[in-house]
Amino acid sequence: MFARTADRARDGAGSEPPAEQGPMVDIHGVDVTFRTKDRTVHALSGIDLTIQHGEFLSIAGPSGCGKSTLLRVIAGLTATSAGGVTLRGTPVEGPRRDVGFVFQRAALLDWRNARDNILFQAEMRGLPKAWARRRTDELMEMTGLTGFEKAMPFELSGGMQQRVSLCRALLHEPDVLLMDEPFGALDALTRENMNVELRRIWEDTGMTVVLVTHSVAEAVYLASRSVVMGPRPGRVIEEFDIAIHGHREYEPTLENPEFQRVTARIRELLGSTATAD
Ligand SMILES: Nc1ncnc2c1ncn2[C@@H]1O[C@H](COP(=O)(O)OP(=O)(O)OP(=O)(O)O)[C@@H](O)[C@H]1O
Repeated sequence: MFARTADRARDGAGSEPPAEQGPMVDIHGVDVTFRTKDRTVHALSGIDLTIQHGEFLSIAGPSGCGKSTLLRVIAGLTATSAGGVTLRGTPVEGPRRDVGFVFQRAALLDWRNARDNILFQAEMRGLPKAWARRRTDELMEMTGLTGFEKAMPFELSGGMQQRVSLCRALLHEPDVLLMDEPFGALDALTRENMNVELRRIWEDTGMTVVLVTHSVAEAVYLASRSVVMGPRPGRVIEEFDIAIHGHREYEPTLENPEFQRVTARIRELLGSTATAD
């Protein structure tokens, strides 16, 4: 099993680098203002957020409050106007290779089969071929895709396409997995199944995940901590440690008083801007 392989590899290297002792992601005083020809948008204001190794953080907030922008800032895809981000102790100053990104649309290459879509990541990064093939097989097994290696994207359901996209994002063993509304285009039942799978994968691997979602139930079921952002300019208005420890069965978790308490409070905060689950 490849659980925590990245950590194991680092452990095997002997002494821990000092950055290992700090948080995985440290966001300090982040402000983002977009200036276009005809308007200025103040997207994020004074974001301070620390994400620990192995944490599953979910971010909810009204449409347009800057959730995607925040993920892009962590990945180094959007520059800050003030403040900054460190990832594993090093400042984010441009696109980072040590993150994995999953978007709402799987964006698979139509002319490549499932396995080759995942391996595309290895080709882009020049990773060793034999290693990448082994890792791809492990990931496909972990996400229940074994048997679909040769399937073309059009032969895969929406949920399966997102699994391929998840495998692609995890191929290079990123330190942080960033997910931007990854299940937003799926039907309700598939979305539930994907939630259960993602939670299991996180429980098995202990990876660090930051998930942006419009679904309050998803935000609370999946995460160990949830933050709620207010309307633009986006800022964190409240944070919740979700005290439901260990393995989370889906139905029992939804009936758990802690789940109900936190979801009720988040819905209250989001008011009418929340998407119905
Ligand atoms: N590259 C850009 N140039 C100009 N404005 C931008 C750019 N990217 C985002 N914005 C603006 O910044 C604000 C925040 O956008 P962002 O996509 O981060 O919000 P969001 O919370 O993810 O929204 P949603 O929930 O609807 O996906 C919006 O007003 C958006 O129009």
